[in-house]
Amino acid sequence: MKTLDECREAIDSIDNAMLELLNKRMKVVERVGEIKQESGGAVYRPEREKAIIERLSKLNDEQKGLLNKSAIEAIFLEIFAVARNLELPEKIAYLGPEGTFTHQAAESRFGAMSNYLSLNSIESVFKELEAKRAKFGVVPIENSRDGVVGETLDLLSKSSVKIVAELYMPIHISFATKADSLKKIKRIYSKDKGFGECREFLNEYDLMNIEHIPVESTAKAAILASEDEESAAICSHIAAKLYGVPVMFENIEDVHDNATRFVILSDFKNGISGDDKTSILAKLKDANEAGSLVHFLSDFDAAKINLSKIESRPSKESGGFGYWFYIDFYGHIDEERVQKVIQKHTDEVTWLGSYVKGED
Ligand SMILES: O=C(O)C(=O)C[C@]1(C(=O)O)C=C[C@@H](O)C=C1
Repeated sequence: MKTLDECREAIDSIDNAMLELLNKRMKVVERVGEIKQESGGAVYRPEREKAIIERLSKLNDEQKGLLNKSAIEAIFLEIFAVARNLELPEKIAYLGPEGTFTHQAAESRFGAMSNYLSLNSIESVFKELEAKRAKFGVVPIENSRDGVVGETLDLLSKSSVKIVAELYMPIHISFATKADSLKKIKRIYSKDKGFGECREFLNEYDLMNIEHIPVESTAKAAILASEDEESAAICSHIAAKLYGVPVMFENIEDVHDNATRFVILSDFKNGISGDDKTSILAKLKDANEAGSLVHFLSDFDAAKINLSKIESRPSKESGGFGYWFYIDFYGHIDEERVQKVIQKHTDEVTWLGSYVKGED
């Protein structure tokens, strides 16, 4: 049996070997970066990253390794983030301020070392990308409890920016305050949805009848609570920590499987990974005729393309009740069976992006 000192010695020599291997890997990555610079290829290749993680998880299972798939993914996503920075440092705009759930989603994909730009609205994220001042944007698109983020869908319909990846993140909410007892709290700051997601907690602790102040984001709520000792914030524990507000209660959300789907936006098209999703916007020509949506969708059914989401949005084009349909389906836009359907409706469909399916 090894002593603690012997174990640490063994760990040190394994770490040395890993460092050498990581540097070796980065040398190859540098060359990949050069090749992409010459060819104009995209640095971020989510489908390649997915293939690497899948391959390593399988190998790990065969070798009965101690790591599970999530651990492999966490380690390698960080390695990919460092690799991408080495190939070409690219700016990532997200719906801020620092400490929002979107910020956490962005960091989970782009790592701790990337160059981030915090913006105050979803629209500013789109604008930054359109003006090519940032390469990637991260915005929320739907919450499991609250439904779609309409602003994101509406901006996608108008913008040239595309969805290049999606990720689902569990959302756990904290109650943070500088007050030392609940009785001293006179106001609570949060984003509108923050209050809605924690109703049972607010009822249980008799916090329904004090002032609730909705602000732009849960991170902003934490900033305000840090400056006001008679207040509390409903926010992420990361925001509470970042702005120095002690957490009084953790996990105060009504449903503990609360999750948000985020999308990563950019200006390129992914290759086919074999496990993709595509988002489109359908503006049906004969939208006011009975059965027009059924006819449109039956083409997907006939091609055995499964839909994962359909959401109607007001078209905002005419004064009346016109609708567009935001649709997600399984498959990549370049697959033949998908092309066959899309070709039939080219003047009705706007492609919003094809990307590796995230795990919800
Ligand atoms: O294979 C590539 O295209 C790379 O750029 C290398 C690499 C990697 O580190 O393995 C890095 C970034 C991409 O998102 C995918 C993979």
